[in-house]
Amino acid sequence: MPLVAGVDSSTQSCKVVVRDAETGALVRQGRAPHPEGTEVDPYAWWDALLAAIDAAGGLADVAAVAVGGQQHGMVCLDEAGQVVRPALLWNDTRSAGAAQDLIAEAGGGEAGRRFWAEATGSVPVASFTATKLRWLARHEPANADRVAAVCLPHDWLTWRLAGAPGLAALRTDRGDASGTGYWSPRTGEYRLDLLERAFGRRLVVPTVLGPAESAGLLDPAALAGAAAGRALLGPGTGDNAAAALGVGAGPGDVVVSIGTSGTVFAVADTPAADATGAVAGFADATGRYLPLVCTLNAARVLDAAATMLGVGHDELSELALAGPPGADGLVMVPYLEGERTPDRPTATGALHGLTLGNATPAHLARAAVEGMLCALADGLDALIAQGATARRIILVGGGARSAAVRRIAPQVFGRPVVVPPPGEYVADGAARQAAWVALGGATPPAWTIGDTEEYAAEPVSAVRERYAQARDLFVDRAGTAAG
Ligand SMILES: Nc1ncnc2c1ncn2[C@@H]1O[C@H](COP(=O)(O)OP(=O)(O)O)[C@@H](O)[C@H]1O
Ligand SMILES: O=C(CO)[C@@H](O)[C@H](O)COP(=O)(O)O
Repeated sequence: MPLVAGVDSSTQSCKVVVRDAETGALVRQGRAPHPEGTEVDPYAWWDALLAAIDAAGGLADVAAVAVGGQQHGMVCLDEAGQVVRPALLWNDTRSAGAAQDLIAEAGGGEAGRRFWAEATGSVPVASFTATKLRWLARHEPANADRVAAVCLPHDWLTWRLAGAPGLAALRTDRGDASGTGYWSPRTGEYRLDLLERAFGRRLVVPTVLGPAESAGLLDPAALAGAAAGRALLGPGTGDNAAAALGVGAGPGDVVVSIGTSGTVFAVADTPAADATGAVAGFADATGRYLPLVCTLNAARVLDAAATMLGVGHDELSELALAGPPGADGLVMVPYLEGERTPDRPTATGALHGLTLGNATPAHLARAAVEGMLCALADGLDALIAQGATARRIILVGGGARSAAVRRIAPQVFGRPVVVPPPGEYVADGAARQAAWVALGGATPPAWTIGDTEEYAAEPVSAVRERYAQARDLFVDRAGTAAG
């Protein structure tokens, strides 16, 4: 019974699962928290990975390891392989102006957006690595001068697990490369001309591996005493592509992940190129594509509502379910971190429709859950407009642990949702990739995810209609009326 390990180095924490490579059965697991903030020293991820590996009982007996990670984060390395500055994460919006500039320089407006969508599958937003490189070049020229290579969080962790053997050994995969803004899912090639356009010069970038190609061997000495052998390293991938692998998403499935980000994505046979920018045309971890809509505000909207009400998650859920559908007209626009889809990087959240009648904890809890879900439902519409088929909606991520989310989602999405057993599907997808690398074969091993629960409810169209009235009404961070 060979064992494999999968890692999810996501925004808020690092999770490690150890599973049986052939059956997928869970053997053991561990986790460790990540620091707060949208700018993080990559060594904090490394420390969390070591702690999570330790909590998972070490890696001495595993045949292969793969790392899934938060997408897009800019990790800059100097000639010696040292980190130049803290990584800017996918949810850091300081490069929003750089995104606008890159679109303007490509012809501006519709033409500029189309250029980028056709070249890289996606229209630049502050999340993408290319815009962060532009920001660095403009705002920190001394740091920019020291940069020799750029990679993503999962690339860097995989490289560290291999013992950090020089910049030429950096490896990535199609899924994560597709979120950089300088790699084309359509051609499978880097667009180093676009990296140069963003940053001013070319940099070393990781070699892009195929879905089951090995990134080398784990270096036990790199693990600072944690138990490990010479396991194979998988290519790893971005966390959404890993989640798709973890839940076994296939044609007709749309996955909705409610983590720090809210994501809505499907596995597709052809690449997307949405010039509106709503759908990012990523690649997946199996050789196919992963059209995806991402919001900056998902599980943390629930965290914030719970904090405002002075309750925990279970009570927030009970309150939301006690409130009426539509919260008697109370609407939360959930742009607490600015927003990416729609593109509102400087927006703040808002409550609209407040009356004496709906000024209750239950109404506020309901409005928070509904507002967060309405933003994702808008994403689902955008994905379907790009040709995705939603025969089944699979709900995952920390927010799916909320009973209110599970029960209100079908009302807002207008379709039933399927919820797999609570689990770490990003880490599981990485483990499944590791098993694919260890066992070989044309497709990943056939693992099952256990009994799913289906939640169905009558659609309540008034919730989305009311949200549509409110979603453009907000003030930005500087306090200027914007809608
Ligand atoms: N029962 C729950 N109800 C609502 N939110 C929850 C619940 N359990 C966890 N969360 C939230 O889920 C988030 C973590 O989800 P996760 O998918 O692990 O995020 P990420 O992958 O972005 O780090 C946290 O914001 C946490 O507070
Ligand atoms: O930016 C995106 C997708 O494009 C995010 O989905 C990040 O990949 C972070 O994921 P979580 O930590 O929220 O899972």
